[in-house]
Amino acid sequence: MKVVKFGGSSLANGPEFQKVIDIIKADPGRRFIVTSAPGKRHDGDIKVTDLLIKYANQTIKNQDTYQVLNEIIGRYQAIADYFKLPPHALDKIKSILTDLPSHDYSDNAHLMAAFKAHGERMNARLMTLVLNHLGIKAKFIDPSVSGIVVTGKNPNDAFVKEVTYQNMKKLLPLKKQPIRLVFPGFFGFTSDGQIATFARGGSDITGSIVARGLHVHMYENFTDVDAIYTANPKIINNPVPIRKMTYREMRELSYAGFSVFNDEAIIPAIQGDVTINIKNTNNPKAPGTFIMPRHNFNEPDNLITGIAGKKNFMALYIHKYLLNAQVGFTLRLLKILVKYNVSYEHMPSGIDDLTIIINKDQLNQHKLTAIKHDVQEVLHPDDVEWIDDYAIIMVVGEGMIGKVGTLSRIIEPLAHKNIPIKMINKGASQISMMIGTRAEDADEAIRRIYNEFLE
Ligand SMILES: Nc1ncnc2c1ncn2[C@@H]1O[C@H](COP(=O)(O)OP(=O)(O)O)[C@@H](O)[C@H]1O
Ligand SMILES: N[C@@H](CC(=O)OP(=O)(O)O)C(=O)O
Repeated sequence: MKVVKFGGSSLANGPEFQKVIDIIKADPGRRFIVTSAPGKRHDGDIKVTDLLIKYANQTIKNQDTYQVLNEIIGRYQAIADYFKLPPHALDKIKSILTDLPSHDYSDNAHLMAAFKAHGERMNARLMTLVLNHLGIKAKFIDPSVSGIVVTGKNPNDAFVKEVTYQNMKKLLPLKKQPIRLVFPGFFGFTSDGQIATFARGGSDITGSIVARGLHVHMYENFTDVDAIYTANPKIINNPVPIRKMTYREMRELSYAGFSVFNDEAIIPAIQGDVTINIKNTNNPKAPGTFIMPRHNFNEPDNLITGIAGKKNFMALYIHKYLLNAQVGFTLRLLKILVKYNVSYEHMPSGIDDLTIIINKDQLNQHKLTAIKHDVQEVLHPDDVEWIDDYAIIMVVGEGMIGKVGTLSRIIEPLAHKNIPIKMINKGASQISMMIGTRAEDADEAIRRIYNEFLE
């Protein structure tokens, strides 16, 4: 048996839905289906999730929502029309979407989460309707039924709670019935019954949760590329595909920019010993990429498995003589970050210098000024400044373990191209090296490193 998750690109319109249904039909083992919201039909199109965000914002501001609501309903209607569903088949989906503003929400963040979640929630309903219409027995399973419980502190960036896997046991008897179960991705319910979503791209996480919860060991994740490539295909032309990789390789690469699979989605898969197979909806016969535990892995194919880069970082640089000799310096710095609810990604330090690297999504002008001010007040540095131009490049490979000379092979091509390196972090993980560059240099740095190892 398999869990199959289809991304928004695979569910964007009727013809895409048809490919998905052919894939489901082709294998009776594809019993547990996880849907994203309809994604972009072409470059420049808008994902349903983004339309729902607009719908939520207009609701919050008491603006007219007529147009955006019609656009959202239109996306589902076009798919229903493609499959010639009966005239009133979409009535329930339409009324749920129309009624969203009339519910009570504890605050605007919860309203936003609830609106966003309905992209996948309605698409799973629609998928169930279409499957049944085509004679394939299917049942919609809402997270309120499967028991997906998530944290509620930030309802738009939730994490799954362990109790979910106890709750899901009640679905196990359904494994014996000849019926497909359709789960909406991307959200769950907090313990006080409110909707909370995972971070953007989080439908992948639901696929892993369902696989672990139902004790299914194969999770096929269908997207719009034949495989995970050794580098982002938008940066490298025709990159080499990755045939297999370990969980920890994938986690490091997805964290650093391989958006094809969500980095948090690896965790339930590890816990449930689930092999993930990334496949292409447009070419389902291609073997795709297998992501698996190390004990199933044998030898890596290459020294380097992949090169990823992410540009949205800022760094707080602090210089103070004898910084290394001060007891509690870092503790006091981290307390300042806690005060502003900011987490950090990396903290390379020297004897008099420390750089703390932070994901920009967490910062705004107020926090930038306030954090710098507090650092001056509390730590009395000789120098403190924000560096707003920071990319992180991650070179990852199980094959690097125990090999000498890899770092110089990474750095030399950058030196040849005059790309300054702001930071190197090697050693924290045996299977990766992290290079900090200016954001504008990141793509070129990836190309140079790719040419050195994989061309
Ligand atoms: N190393 C990589 N290999 C494959 N695809 C990648 C890689 N890095 C980034 N991508 C991008 O990820 C996209 C697929 O992810 P995503 O848009 O989340 O798909 P879906 O809508 O199917 O969930 C691809 O179209 C590709 O542009
Ligand atoms: N629909 C959500 C969640 C998601 O995972 O979507 P996709 O599978 O299209 O990346 C988003 O756009 O963020």
